[in-house]
Amino acid sequence: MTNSISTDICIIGAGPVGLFAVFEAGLLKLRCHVVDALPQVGGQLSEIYPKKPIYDIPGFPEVLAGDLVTNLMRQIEPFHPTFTLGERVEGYHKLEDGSFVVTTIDGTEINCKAIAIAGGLGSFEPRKPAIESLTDFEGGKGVYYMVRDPETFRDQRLVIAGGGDSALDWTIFLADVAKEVTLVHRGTTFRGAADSAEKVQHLHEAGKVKLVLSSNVTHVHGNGRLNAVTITANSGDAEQLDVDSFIPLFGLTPKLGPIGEWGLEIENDAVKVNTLDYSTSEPGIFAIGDINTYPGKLKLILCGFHEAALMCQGAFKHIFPDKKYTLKYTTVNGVPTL
Ligand SMILES: Cc1cc2nc3c(=O)[nH]c(=O)nc-3n(C[C@H](O)[C@H](O)[C@H](O)COP(=O)(O)OP(=O)(O)OC[C@H]3O[C@@H](n4cnc5c(N)ncnc54)[C@H](O)[C@@H]3O)c2cc1C
Repeated sequence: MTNSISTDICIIGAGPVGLFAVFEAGLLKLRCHVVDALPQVGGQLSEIYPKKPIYDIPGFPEVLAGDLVTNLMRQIEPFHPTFTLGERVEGYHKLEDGSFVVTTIDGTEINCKAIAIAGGLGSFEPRKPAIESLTDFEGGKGVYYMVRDPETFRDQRLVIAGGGDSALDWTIFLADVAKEVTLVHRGTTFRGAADSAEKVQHLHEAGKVKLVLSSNVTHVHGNGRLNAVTITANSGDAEQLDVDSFIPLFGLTPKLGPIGEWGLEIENDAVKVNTLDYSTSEPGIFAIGDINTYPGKLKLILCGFHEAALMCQGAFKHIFPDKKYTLKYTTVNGVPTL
């Protein structure tokens, strides 16, 4: 039997931006149904870095990614959103009255008046370095492409590879958890935030982190489980290092997935939007968060929150073209419930 749901806005993606969109929609008395391909809410924050602190959410000098997701879920409670988790959205069709039916891979149908795509990176595909036999050590045998739980690495000897934010952030964090951390980077300067690069340099000078620049991890060794890696300098000198885990952090390949086939205007693997209301080339379909693109786009949670607020105004006008909208603040009585 087909599972059928009716709502005002169908939000595709339960990442931070999709979740906050529920709040903004709720203030306008719009109901939301949220669909995510993953079995849990939180998007990248739950899937890739639940235990990483985030420092650039206004009002939170520091918040763990997992805690931010928990707070977002609390914040949207008054609006009683409904969820379909563990099902990927595949397609949609438009009905004669202008509403949409969104369909998932398992046949769930969501009838809605507007669609908000908050699909982030789409599916998570880590970029794997070209090292022979690397994949033999996946699945808990010593090679990890993301840090889900830092406790996995407690008291271990680690080699982290990469030059971006992830590699720097995790080097800093794991310096206090692991027995030994070596950061290997092929260049001499880092792509990640200058502040983080400076912190890593200080940790290196304090003897808490080993920094190996102008080098790559070229071989992995072990018998069923990883026990060593070879680090080769750009000069050709090579050194074998005993390790418990190797964490190559070279980012994620964005894959739009089925939404890429919807006929929306796409640029650089992202959905093009109008920054007035984050509408796409199809009236009634909006795109917010990491999945959209426009001049000056920044893939940051706080920018996605802003986009969610404006998107909901656009969705409201699309659903009620004749209703006048007036801006309402949250009040001392809290938020109006649905
Ligand atoms: C290691 C790391 C550290 C970061 N640190 C920070 C930081 O400190 N500060 C900051 O602001 N940003 C940071 N970011 C970036 C931040 O995580 C993203 O900007 C944010 O997650 C974007 O939120 P989103 O809701 O748009 O997308 P996502 O978090 O990617 O969530 C999108 C969701 O949509 C789902 N989805 C996609 N396609 C479909 C489909 N067809 N059907 C159903 N579901 C679908 C996915 O499964 C996913 O759960 C970091 C990113 C990484 C990788």
